[in-house]
Amino acid sequence: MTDQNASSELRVAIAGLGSIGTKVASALDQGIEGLALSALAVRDPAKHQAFLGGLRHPPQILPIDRLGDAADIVVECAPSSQLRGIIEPAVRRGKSAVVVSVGGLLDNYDLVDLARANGGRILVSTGALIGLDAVNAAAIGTIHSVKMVTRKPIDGLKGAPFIVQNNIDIDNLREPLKLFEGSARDAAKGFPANVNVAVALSLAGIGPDRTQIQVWADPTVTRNVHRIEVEADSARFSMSIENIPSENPKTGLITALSVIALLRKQRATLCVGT
Ligand SMILES: NC(=O)C1=CN([C@@H]2O[C@H](COP(=O)(O)OP(=O)(O)OC[C@H]3O[C@@H](n4cnc5c(N)ncnc54)[C@H](OP(=O)(O)O)[C@@H]3O)[C@@H](O)[C@H]2O)C=CC1
Ligand SMILES: O=C([O-])CC(=O)C(=O)O
Repeated sequence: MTDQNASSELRVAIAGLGSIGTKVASALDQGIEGLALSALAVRDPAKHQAFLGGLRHPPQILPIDRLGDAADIVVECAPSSQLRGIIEPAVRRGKSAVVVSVGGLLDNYDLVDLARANGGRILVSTGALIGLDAVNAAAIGTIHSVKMVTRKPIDGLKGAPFIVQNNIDIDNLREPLKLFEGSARDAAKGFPANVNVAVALSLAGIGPDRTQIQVWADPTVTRNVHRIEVEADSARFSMSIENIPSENPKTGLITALSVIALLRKQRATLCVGT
């Protein structure tokens, strides 16, 4: 339950109208108290004509590097290759930026310093994961280890650079195959569109070099499955989530909902969760 009390509206801009961006844009258009959809950036506006035409309050269409001109919060919902072009101009102007392509943040970590220097903020949504509140809390104390195992259907992994570069045939798998075991940092390089969750987990906890992840291609699952074990001086906890893929098989349906929940919190009078 979230109780909202707005004094003036926060303007929100979205970059990318894919499986996440369209749902966040629709939610804002339908009304999130205290927030207004002010601008969108799309690669090809013509492709999104039907969606844009269906919005009750059509926002401005701007290039990705201009979104910060028209918004207080810029929400990145694009491929990680576009992350810098979206986030840099926004935080340089002292705006807040919500990042979903969090894997891409590791190679662009200077953006955090840029945001700090200019009074901007970078907000990483929990996205397709679970329990970052507990990991954040445990990290105030000492976390000894964070281990994650990700299992995805074949369609959720196709085209990942690690698979292509190592010439691994996952199309004809009949049983689960462990593709990768290592740090969240290395996983993000090999699977930039598949393990954003591991990077978010690492940033909440003990960082991308100490967070360990296994990635499995699993023809026996239909959901993106993440299991996490955390060992800390305050608690030991296990978490798991089985995400129903969206129209983009790499992206769980819950990701867009997580971004909407994060946006709602920006103006909520009652905030629940860390
Ligand atoms: N943090 C998390 O837990 C999760 C993060 N993700 C990440 O979120 C990001 C978005 O995912 P998703 O919505 O499923 O991806 P989609 O592929 O469905 O959508 C991406 C959108 O970005 C648009 N785009 C591409 N280039 C540009 C550009 N130069 N300017 C403006 N728009 C552009 C695409 O345009 P067009 O429509 O023209 O192709 C498309 O609409 C991905 O990086 C994904 O890896 C995904 C799941 C979970
Ligand atoms: O982390 C990601 O990139 C996406 C993911 O695993 C999921 O949606 O379950």
